[in-house]
Amino acid sequence: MTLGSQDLQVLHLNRSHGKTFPTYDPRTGDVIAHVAEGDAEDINRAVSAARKAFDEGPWPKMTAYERSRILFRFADLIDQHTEELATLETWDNGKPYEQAAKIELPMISRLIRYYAGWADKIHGLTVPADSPHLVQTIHEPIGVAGQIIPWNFPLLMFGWKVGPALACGNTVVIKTAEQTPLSALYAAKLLHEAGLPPGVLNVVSGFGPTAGAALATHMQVDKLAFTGSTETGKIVLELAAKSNLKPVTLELGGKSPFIVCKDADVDKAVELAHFALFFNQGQCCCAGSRTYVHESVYDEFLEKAKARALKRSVGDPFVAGIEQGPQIDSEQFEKIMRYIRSGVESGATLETGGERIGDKGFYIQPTVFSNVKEDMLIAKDEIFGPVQSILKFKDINEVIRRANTTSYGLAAGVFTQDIDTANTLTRALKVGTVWINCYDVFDAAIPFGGYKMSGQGREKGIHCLSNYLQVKAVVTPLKDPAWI
Ligand SMILES: NC(=O)c1ccc[n+]([C@@H]2O[C@H](COP(=O)([O-])OP(=O)(O)OC[C@H]3O[C@@H](n4cnc5c(N)ncnc54)[C@H](O)[C@@H]3O)[C@@H](O)[C@H]2O)c1
Repeated sequence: MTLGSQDLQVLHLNRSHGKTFPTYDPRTGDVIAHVAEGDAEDINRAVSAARKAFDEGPWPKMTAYERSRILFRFADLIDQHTEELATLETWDNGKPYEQAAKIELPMISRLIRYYAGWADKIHGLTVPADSPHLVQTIHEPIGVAGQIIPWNFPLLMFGWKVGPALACGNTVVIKTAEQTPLSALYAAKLLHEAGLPPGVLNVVSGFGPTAGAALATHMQVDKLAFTGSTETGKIVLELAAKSNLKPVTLELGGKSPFIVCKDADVDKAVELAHFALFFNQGQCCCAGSRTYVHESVYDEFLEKAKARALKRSVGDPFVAGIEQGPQIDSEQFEKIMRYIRSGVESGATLETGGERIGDKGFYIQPTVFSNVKEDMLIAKDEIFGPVQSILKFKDINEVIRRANTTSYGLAAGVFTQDIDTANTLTRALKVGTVWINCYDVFDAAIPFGGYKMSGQGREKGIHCLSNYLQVKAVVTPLKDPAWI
């Protein structure tokens, strides 16, 4: 299908200063559209609209069942418009269309239904008291939720953020990433078609230091949810603390270990380690970016991992069967190429890849390094690209220590057929998710988040609801109670 200029008209609405910014096609570097650039004044307007919708509008006052029905309708509309949404996502981000349409869009509608299901099941407790008092807890929406999202999964991050916030009865101002403003605008249109009242959801396209910082600093924003780099996470946390102390949840970067034990099925481990790193052009916060392999299977693993990388199909993400599209933009492309050069200079062995593909767009060869050591930059930093680093280990205690030697703690993969080894590693690894003999399983009900500098709080699942709720204790004296 094709989207015409009439579909993009919405991009020109609601900007205060008439400024626009271009969004680019990562396949070519060509401009797709000029998008209204929201700045601090637009954030003010959006927050006012969200504030009014929360304080005076029908959204927090309607029954939770009515809210859930709007979210269920939204999920149905996502399914009906998968083609348009996936097209925008691939066009703006460069990810394979099949991945967007067949994996990500169904995950988003599933997640919206999951939280729609929660909307009318959020309730408080009757609490035992030490004195003749009736003590109850009431769960109330927090108010206006400010949300800031990255470019690697623009729609999925939109869903993870707005789904739970709306299900709990909040209103939202969400700032999308400047690299990928398109798909969230289309999704917002569908949410309004589903019956969302005006002012409840406000999407602002714009840049971090202007629109993003204005949202983090805003005195009328009651909660901030941020997904992005650890560096920016520190900035927004500080802005929130310096303004109105709004609570902040952070989903940040990672350098996740993927551990292949001596008893692993090597063929399966190779395939999963490949997927864990190369999925989404390597642009995943939880990418398995340190592949630890036991010395007894190391040579076999390495040979097969290299062969798998050489087989990876790279090209136009709209073409069926393509596994890897271009990186998001020239900045990320240059950063990844710098890391590849640093890997070579620091003495790691470049097994395959390492070069640009073509002279247009931001394509990089699937790259595999062996003989990687922990003190090399490629083993320490989040590269966020198609670069696999393979490290050798001898025993379990050693790999636990090495895997935990990082300031990140988002996820880990463990590949073993021994239940005791799996249990030992599961408890020892300081990470928010351990995938055993699998990777990147993202059900809506599974909580996701980081230890250490990978973040604060959890998204998805039941745990995310508390990010968007206040708990109020209500205490009433009881006169002549039969019991306390
Ligand atoms: N843990 C997770 O769930 C998760 C998921 C996806 C991505 N990520 C992380 O996101 C990063 C990649 O995304 P990115 O490059 O877009 O990250 P980024 O930190 O550069 O940008 C993320 C968002 O923050 C905004 N921003 C930038 N500077 C800001 C400022 N001063 N004030 C307020 N907002 C600001 C950006 O405009 C964007 O919307 C990686 O580190 C990745 O690991 C984490």
